[in-house]
Amino acid sequence: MTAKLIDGNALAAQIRAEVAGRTAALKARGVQPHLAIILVGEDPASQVYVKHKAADSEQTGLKASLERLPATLSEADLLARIRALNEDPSVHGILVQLPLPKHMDTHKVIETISPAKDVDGFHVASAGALMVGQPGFWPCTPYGCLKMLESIGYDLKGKHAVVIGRSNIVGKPMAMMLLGRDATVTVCHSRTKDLGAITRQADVVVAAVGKRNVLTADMIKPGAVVIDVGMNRNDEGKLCGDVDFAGVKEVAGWITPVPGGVGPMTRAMLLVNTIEAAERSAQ
Ligand SMILES: Nc1nc2c(c(=O)[nH]1)N[C@@H](CN(C=O)c1ccc(C(=O)N[C@@H](CCC(=O)O)C(=O)O)cc1)CN2
Repeated sequence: MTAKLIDGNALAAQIRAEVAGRTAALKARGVQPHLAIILVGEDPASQVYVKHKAADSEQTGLKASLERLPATLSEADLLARIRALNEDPSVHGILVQLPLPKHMDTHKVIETISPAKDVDGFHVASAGALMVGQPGFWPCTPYGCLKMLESIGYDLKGKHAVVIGRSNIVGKPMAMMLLGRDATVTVCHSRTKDLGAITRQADVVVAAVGKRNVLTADMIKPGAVVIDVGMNRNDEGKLCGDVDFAGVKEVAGWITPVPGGVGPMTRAMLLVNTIEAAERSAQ
């Protein structure tokens, strides 16, 4: 068996087109949706990501303002800048690119963003809203994974979904979203014993560990859906996920590639959250 590919680039393009339509409708009502992006420091990968986020925004008609702040900026100054953006009615979404320089408390920075503008969905208010099924913003990566499952018409009701990884921005919210779709969810992590015994029972596996080859062909039930959130480099420096793609695709029913899978969907869902924030503010 060779798994079918869930193409993140193609799905993200569809989503961007939908966002462009919603943006045009809002602009016709005199509202210019605006995403404020803050980058602190000069992390090379972060510089590329924020550039892509700004370009995606502009491609869909959203305004993006990208502020590049020095790595030496004090935490107090960053918090003051975020508070000013919270108060600015022309700004609908605020995104602080992670990771932050070591002298800053990431939790404190995220908690300073107004929940109404938290388009990354990282604020505790956003996490709480997801937990209790109230309106809020969902973190872009797990939200993108859910959209990928929807795109293949996959009905999660009663299915066993296994999430590998328990981070606050991917693993935990992913588990909540799957639970919200009536899946039976198991969360595995670094202390889980006999991971393969659990993943072999799964109809859906989401791998979000940040380590290559966490999931191999012998750990998969034939026909399972495999979503790879990982972004690692192999020995040749090539981008790869957490899943042994070559082996797993021979057993799985569906699989997401890296690159071209969850990454583009993360970016697309940021646009969705931003247009949603602007629409809510215009109500
Ligand atoms: N404030 C945030 N910071 C970070 C987030 C986030 O969601 N919000 N996530 C990651 C980085 N990230 C977005 O910021 C991100 C990384 C990669 C991609 C992506 O499209 N990857 C491509 C490959 C890119 C390449 O060739 O290097 C792919 O997988 O196809 C999107 C978003 C950490 N920080």
